[in-house]
Amino acid sequence: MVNDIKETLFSQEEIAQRVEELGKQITADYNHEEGLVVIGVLKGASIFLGDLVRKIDRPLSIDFMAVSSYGLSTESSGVVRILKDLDLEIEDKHILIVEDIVDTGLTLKYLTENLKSRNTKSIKVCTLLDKPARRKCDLPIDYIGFDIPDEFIVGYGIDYAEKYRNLPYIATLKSEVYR
Ligand SMILES: O=P(O)(O)OC[C@H]1O[C@H](OP(=O)(O)OP(=O)(O)O)[C@H](O)[C@@H]1O
Ligand code: HPA
Ligand SMILES: [Mg+2]
Repeated sequence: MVNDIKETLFSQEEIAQRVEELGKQITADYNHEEGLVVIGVLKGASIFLGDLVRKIDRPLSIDFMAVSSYGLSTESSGVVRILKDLDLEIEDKHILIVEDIVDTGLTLKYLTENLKSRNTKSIKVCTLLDKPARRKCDLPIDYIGFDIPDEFIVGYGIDYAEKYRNLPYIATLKSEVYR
């Protein structure tokens, strides 16, 4: 697996430190709020969410949605499909969507619009990685871990063709691996 890696962008330690900072910021911002539901976007966000919620010192519930637009490719299909919907009722709840990466933004745009129609109290977004160079639609992101350059990345939950999610750091892939 490590032979496929071009360069480490963020080490395990750098990720842990940034996740702790994000958790503190979120804890402060949801100071008097009840009914916070943290929604992870499967599968990529699962590892980030697991670390992040343990740094948020507020009562909260966790739920997951699975949507997929990349499949086995490095290019978004542009069509977002719901593969698994929420288990919880989220009417009148404060929602924090947790993403591993915002690239074209198509996944997040679809998700926020879908969740808004369920009469939530508020919706905010936290992503570990933001790749603004590739954005195809305009959307506000409330919490961003790191900005990244326009390269295909893997690790810490993020895959290429379902591989590399278990790398503990975030890295770019050698182009011969996916071209
Ligand atoms: O901003 P976008 O261009 O829409 O890309 C971002 C989305 O793509 C990836 O998910 P993917 O569809 O690969 O599913 P996965 O999390 O199961 O890998 C990633 O986890 C984000 O959810
Ligand atoms: O850079 C990426 N890597 C893996 N999956 C992704 N989904 C959107 N962008 C990426
Ligand atoms: Mg993927």
